[in-house]
Amino acid sequence: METQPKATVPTLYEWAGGMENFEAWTDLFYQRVHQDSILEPVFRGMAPEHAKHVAHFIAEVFRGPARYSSEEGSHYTMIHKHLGKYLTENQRKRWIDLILDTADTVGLPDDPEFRSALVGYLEWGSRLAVINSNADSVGEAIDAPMPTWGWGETGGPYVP
Ligand code: HEM
Repeated sequence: METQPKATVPTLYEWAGGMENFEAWTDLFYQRVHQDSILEPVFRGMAPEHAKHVAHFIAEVFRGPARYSSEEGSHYTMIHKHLGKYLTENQRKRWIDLILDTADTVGLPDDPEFRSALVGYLEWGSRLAVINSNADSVGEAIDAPMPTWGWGETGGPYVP
């Protein structure tokens, strides 16, 4: 009897269509941020490479190439960039609304499974960003690994 090869499950990075799509998404998102009354003051002084760095960071978390951590930063430096920004829940909510709206505009996959994983990650990451922005030091080791995200869930209760 012939056996069928096991189908491999694509990563979120592959499902989203690769790096080009992550970059198109964050490029447009940060253009919109600069026209948004709530977010513009938060990102007024942002580095020109910020949009690309966020694309590379999320792509790596979604099991794409390790571009952010090999060339641009680390999990530690990402957290460090949020320290002392004192982000509010209102700013976080607007960030989420706008980044998800931009996902629609650039045509990221809109199937229920992908969007559930995407929203789950953005909710998780943005809430941590707010928590870190109100801290004065990074509560992670300098060599802490990058997080990874798949089709499943967070893996357990929040540990403060
Ligand atoms: C999943 C959620 C998030 C991810 C993955 C993320 C990712 C990042 C990364 C990778 C950087 C560093 C960029 C670099 O190395 O140049 C950064 C910086 C920053 N993030 Fe976030 N972030 C998230 C949520 C947020 C939210 C919700 C806000 C505000 C509402 C925010 C505000 C900022 C600011 C102000 C900086 C510093 C920008 C600069 O000075 O260049 N982030 N973020």
